[in-house]
Amino acid sequence: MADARYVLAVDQGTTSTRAIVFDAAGNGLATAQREFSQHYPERGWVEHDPEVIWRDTLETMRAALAESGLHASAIAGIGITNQRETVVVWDRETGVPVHRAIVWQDRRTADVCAALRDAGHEPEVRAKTGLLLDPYFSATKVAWILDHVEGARERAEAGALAFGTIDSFLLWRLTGGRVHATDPTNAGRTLLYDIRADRWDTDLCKLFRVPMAMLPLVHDNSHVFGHTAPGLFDAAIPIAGIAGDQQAALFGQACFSAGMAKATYGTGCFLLLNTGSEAELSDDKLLATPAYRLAGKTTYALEGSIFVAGAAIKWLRDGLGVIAHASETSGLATGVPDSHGVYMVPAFVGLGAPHWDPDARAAIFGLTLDATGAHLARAALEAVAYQTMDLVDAMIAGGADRPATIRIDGGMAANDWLCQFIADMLGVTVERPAHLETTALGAAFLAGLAMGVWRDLDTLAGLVRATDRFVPAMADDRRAELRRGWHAAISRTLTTRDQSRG
Ligand SMILES: Nc1ncnc2c1ncn2[C@@H]1O[C@H](COP(=O)(O)OP(=O)(O)O)[C@@H](O)[C@H]1O
Ligand SMILES: O=P(O)(O)OC[C@H](O)CO
Repeated sequence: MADARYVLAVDQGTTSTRAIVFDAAGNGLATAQREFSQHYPERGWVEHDPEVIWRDTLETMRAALAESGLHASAIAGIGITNQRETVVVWDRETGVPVHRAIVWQDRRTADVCAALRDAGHEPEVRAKTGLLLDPYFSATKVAWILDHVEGARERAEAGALAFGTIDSFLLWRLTGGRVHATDPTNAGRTLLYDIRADRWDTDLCKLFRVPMAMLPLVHDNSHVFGHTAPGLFDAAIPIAGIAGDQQAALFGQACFSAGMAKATYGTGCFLLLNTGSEAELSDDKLLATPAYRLAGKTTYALEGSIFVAGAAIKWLRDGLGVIAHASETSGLATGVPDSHGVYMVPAFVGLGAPHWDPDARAAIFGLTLDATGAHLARAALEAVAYQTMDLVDAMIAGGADRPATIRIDGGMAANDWLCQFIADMLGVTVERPAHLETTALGAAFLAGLAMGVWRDLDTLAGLVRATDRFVPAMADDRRAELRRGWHAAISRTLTTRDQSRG
């Protein structure tokens, strides 16, 4: 529709689902958000209910649209962005999932990954996918469902079951079961996708025992994937953009040139550095991953993945009851001069980059009888910065230049004290945009590009501006002292299996 100038983005994250209506200037006009339940059926397992995710997605999309006062026909396109790697397997006939979604944080397949590593498969897997053999990624979770749900493997081989990451499942539901597709940023996190050849890999599917008949088609990130089914909205809306949430944030931060980096602080923290048209695989334990594919041309990123950032704050709130709201951590952290020697290593679901230790578990070091909740809150925030520092160190050790600035976003980036502490520990200027919803904005950009709301990347870059800058200010000896304390705590948390991996 020629006068449709707005874009509706849905950001299906690990802890909440939100929908935002953006105008052509990139302003968020209306937002709706729902937090949803996490299921922890066993130690180290994390599951989501796909029906709740679908219900929340539809409700937040409808609520944001209603709040904006716009008719559905004014929406040029829908952009979907999502928690990545999380696995849904559903019946193609009924659309019903055969199991709860197994979440990216779930560690149940750690032994399978270790066995594949011991059998010498990691170099081949890494060369093709840019990833590592870790339970974080989708493939072993898909196989787990096929092996544990009665009859699933046979039905999958016969083509009766579909696998998708959350984007793919939502696309399926939004199109009324007509479209089974995804994009390279999500496909590239499964361990089944050759990121340079840009296709599902037959050998990897055999290795991980995932039938190819289950896999979605892979299209460019900015592409008309399909239209919403009759009855969902007052008009059929094209679904015109899809990207995994971390790549969407890179896009929403307009990190379009090689060397530009962003870090998103949500449940986890993910630092992505644009590496241009090359997928760079160095020996630094970071990941090579598609950043976006436009008109058939892929731009890649180097990624450092931290599994727990805001999740540690959520634990302080829900697990310990030390705080009632995440935002209280700011006042607590500034109310004490330091963490009083307390270090928290938030390995609640193992450790991601650069350690890749699925068996590590969280630990708190340095407690004395006069330690308080404020020290704990401060240690939880500090750990987020220390982990980011380790990622930047790994990038530099792998041959990358220290980025001049890092653009940050995500729920935790609202915390000014944390932003300054990150700048201090990284020795890098941290830039924060006025609106922290850059993940949703990135999905909106992708959809709007496909529908002609925006012409090109330069137009998008012109819409993105940093409003806050945090410049490193900490004395070198203080930074060195904190680094030492953190590295001592980390080395006491790692398990033997990780250390043997070198
Ligand atoms: N002011 C704050 N200080 C510290 N942490 C915060 C603050 N506000 C939100 N958070 C944390 O940020 C996370 C929410 O960020 P969000 O980007 O919505 O996450 P996700 O997309 O992963 O669900 C939660 O884990 C919450 O505890
Ligand atoms: O839910 P988030 O925003 O922490 O993102 C989760 C990541 O996509 C996992 O890889």
